[in-house]
Amino acid sequence: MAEHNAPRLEEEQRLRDTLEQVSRRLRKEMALLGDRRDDVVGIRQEFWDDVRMSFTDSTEVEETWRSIMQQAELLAERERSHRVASEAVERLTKQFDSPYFARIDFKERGGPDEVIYIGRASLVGEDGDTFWVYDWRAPISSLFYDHEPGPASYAIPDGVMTGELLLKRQFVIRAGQMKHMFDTSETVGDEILQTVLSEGSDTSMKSIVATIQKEQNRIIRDEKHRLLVVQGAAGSGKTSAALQRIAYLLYRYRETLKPDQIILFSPNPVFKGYVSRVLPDLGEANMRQMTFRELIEARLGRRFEVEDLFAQTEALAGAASTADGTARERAVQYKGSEHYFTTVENYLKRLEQEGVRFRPLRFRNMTIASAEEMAEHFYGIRSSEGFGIRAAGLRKWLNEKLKAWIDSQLDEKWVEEAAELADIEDVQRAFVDVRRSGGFHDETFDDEDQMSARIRKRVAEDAIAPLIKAVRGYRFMDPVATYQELFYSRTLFTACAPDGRLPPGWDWMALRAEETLGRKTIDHEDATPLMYLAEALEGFRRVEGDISHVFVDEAQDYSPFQAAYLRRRYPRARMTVLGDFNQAIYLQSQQNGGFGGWTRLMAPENTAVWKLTTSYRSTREIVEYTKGILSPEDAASITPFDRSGEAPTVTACRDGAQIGERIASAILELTASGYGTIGVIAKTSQVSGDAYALLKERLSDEVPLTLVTGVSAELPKGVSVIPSYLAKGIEFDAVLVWDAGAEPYGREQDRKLLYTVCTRALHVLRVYYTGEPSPWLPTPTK
Ligand SMILES: Nc1ncnc2c1ncn2[C@@H]1O[C@H](COP(=O)(O)OP(=O)(O)OP(=O)(O)O)[C@@H](O)[C@H]1O
Repeated sequence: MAEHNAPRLEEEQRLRDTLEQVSRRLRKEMALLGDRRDDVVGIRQEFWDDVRMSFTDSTEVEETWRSIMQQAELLAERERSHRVASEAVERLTKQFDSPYFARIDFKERGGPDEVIYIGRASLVGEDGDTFWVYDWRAPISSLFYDHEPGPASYAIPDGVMTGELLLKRQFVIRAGQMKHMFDTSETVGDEILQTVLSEGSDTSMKSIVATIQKEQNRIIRDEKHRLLVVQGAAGSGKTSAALQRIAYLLYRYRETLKPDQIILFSPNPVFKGYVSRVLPDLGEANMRQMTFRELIEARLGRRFEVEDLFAQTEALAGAASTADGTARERAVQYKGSEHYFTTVENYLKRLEQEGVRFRPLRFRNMTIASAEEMAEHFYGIRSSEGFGIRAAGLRKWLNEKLKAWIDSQLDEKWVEEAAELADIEDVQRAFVDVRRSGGFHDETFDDEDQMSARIRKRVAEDAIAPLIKAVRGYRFMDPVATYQELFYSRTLFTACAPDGRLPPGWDWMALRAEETLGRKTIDHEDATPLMYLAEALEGFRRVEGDISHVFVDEAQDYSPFQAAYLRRRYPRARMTVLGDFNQAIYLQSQQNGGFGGWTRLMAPENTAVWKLTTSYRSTREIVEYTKGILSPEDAASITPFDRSGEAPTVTACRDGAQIGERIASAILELTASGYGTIGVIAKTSQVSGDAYALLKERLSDEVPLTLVTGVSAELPKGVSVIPSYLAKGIEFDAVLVWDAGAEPYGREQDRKLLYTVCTRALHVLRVYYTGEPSPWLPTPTK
């Protein structure tokens, strides 16, 4: 029978008993680890001593091979168990620090009372039977996250277990010492969360196992839906929930799911580094992490200079208010819109009938296959077969054509000339070939002719090797010209547009496309549509079917093309998509504002759309203040978690130099008060660079000051000077906004950017500006 409200002394005794179990296991595992290490070292040292080596005949060689294999297997096996033992030691060491963080007493209907302790990992007693601690991901642990004391239930693989939750208790245990203990019924349920949230932030993200909230737990454990779309306010724990979900899935499906079958799409390299500690801290190996940019580079980067999102953002900021800048902004917005996505989809449908552009296969001045012939062959294959089969069919045809063409060229002058220059290796190889096929005997008379024929064939093949390679890589298709066609012909465009209309600025876009593509560069806004079209024409053959889960963070920044592309690329994956439409900072995604691009990816019955509205990151004062940046409708559902701190301040400055002065003294003050991470956030990388230089002049070398650029993958400790778009998804104890004047943040599209910047702050937010303040900045209430 469980004792309710058991006194602290009893819990302390329980803790000591648990730690004793941990230490016993630890001792055992350490000994094992030592043995295994000796084993491994021993086998490595003696590897060759135990291998019987003999190469006198083929049986001996086989014997030798077998013996090497045996040794290698033995070594691999011992290395594996060494790894397992060292993981166990690592886990147990962490358990010694803090074996559990919660206890629940549950009375199953018609069953006995159960007392369950919950921790980051499970702990089974030496008898192999007693569960001292349950893993937080075990089905029963769900009760802790989902229920208050009273009637409660939890899901088990084949149904639901119901009963009554009698007690819910939380602990803070550090270094094996019980620091705090609370019962939820004592109405201090939030106290632990309060404590956790009041702590300083770090340069890498923390796991939230001990304080996962109910609505987050639902996201973490969902196994029903193939597509999970989460709209969550800034700081509501989207990224945290995503990483906990990965850990959960790896535990739940540990027999079948491997970490490299999970991909997380991150907004930028800084973020990548920021989240990379969470899973290892939870005892799991990391998932794969990618940025969408890497996919674009892999597909288009070899032949084109492709602008990236950050360069685009900088270019737009640099050209703001010029005629060209405004036209480009319109183009960027348009190309991320639903209208454009539908237009391209419709264009693809038309391309099933006609219009795909091909690159003629030419050698010197000779045409081996003309674009017309290719089109004829391609469109000769039934359209119901789809682009993939048709493209593959054309490729096969071209391969045969190339072979036939080589044969037709053997007596041509260019081949003869090339054959005369053939190198010695070719000659030797031809000799061996002829010899093998029975040549160079007394009865054969045409050996020389045969040799020369072979040499000629080889040089001809060598000469067209680049063509063969191009055909293998589907380079006979010309997606760029096919794409450009949309901007050559008004009638084509309007025929594909959903409303039959040209978008405003189409002429500018047409000129721009011609100009950029002509010099082999691709604007960022064209990159994904172009890649999508290119892949579609080849029938999306670059799929990665072994990926089981795709996570997309900051999903509001993805255009419909990007969403559709990911779906096609990972056809078997379940998707978890997390974002905040209030942080849609890029022009490309401001048109579609919500999650339309994502929700249409799968059937409604397989899709769940959830909201997270409580903001955990920032103090109540900061949340209330930053809500004022948004429109009242957008801000309506955001609620702060009740944690109090310093009120945000807004300071007018004469010029950049004065901002530097003020921020420098704020840095000194905040560092002295113990804030470990301070973010000085400027709008662009250029301004960040200037800000960094100014601060560097003012601050002594003792102050750790780093300029964060797009290439750096680590967030440093101390003070980071960082451009707005690289601060996405990360957080700082204190945020000092470098110039939130009307100049940099005056326009509608700057509103969400400013919101994103200000919501990076946990405890302190100070805003500085020159000139007029940004119209989006609320006046702080003192
Ligand atoms: N249940 C929780 N317990 C403790 N801390 C939490 C919890 N949920 C969120 N947090 C904390 O709140 C902060 C914000 O979380 P996270 O970065 O996951 O939010 P987000 O929704 O991805 O934010 P944004 O969209 O602004 O980047 C982090 O410091 C995280 O540790």
